Amino acid sequence: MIQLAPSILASDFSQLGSVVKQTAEGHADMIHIDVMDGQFVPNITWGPDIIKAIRPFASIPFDVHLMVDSPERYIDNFIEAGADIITVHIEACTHLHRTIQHIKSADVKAGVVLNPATPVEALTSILPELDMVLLMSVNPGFGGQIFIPSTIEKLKRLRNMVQQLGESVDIEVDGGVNKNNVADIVAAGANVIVAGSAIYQTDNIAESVRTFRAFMKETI
Ligand SMILES: O=C(CO)[C@H](O)[C@H](O)COP(=O)(O)O
Repeated sequence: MIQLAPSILASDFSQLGSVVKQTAEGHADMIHIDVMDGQFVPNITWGPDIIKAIRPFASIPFDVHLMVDSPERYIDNFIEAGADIITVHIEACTHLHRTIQHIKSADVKAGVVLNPATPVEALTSILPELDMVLLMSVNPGFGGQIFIPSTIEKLKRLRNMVQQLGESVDIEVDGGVNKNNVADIVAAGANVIVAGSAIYQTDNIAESVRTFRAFMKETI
């Protein structure tokens, strides 16, 4: 089952509650929420208080991607805010295993994110602990960028590693995903698709989510 996780980074920030509600009405599988700290990435978005404020607008999972240095400092805050999945960057964590255990100990799904220049082989020791791996297909920090083609080879290698492991680990891709490349991304091994600009450049969010999901169903 391929899942769609619309990234509200591309939405109208003045209407976040309504954006989340409409995204769920379009039958998105989860909401992808990008947290940026202005340190790990050169941009700042929102923190746990905003996530807590928009949590009541939908019951589908909140997939919280922490683009934050030393994210272990804030794990409890994001759990308390209502995160269902928390992903942390391998490049931002000194004690990655401890951080993953911390997230899982609260019955929240845990994942690791890799920047485009980080090889999937860096996951070898931590992969059995994970619910999800997120491969960035753009350099993190901004929406609306172009998909980096070398992600396809990384996806194939990662799908192979997960198969060898024999465990169920979701493989999510984020950045520059649209109707032109989503079939290739899924064929290479992704089963959770993040899309921002391809979903939210519209007045009718629910319809846009439905259309993107239907497109994935027809073409994949
Ligand atoms: O994490 C991100 C950027 O750091 C965004 O989620 C990602 O870029 C999705 O936006 P778009 O589909 O517009 O590329």
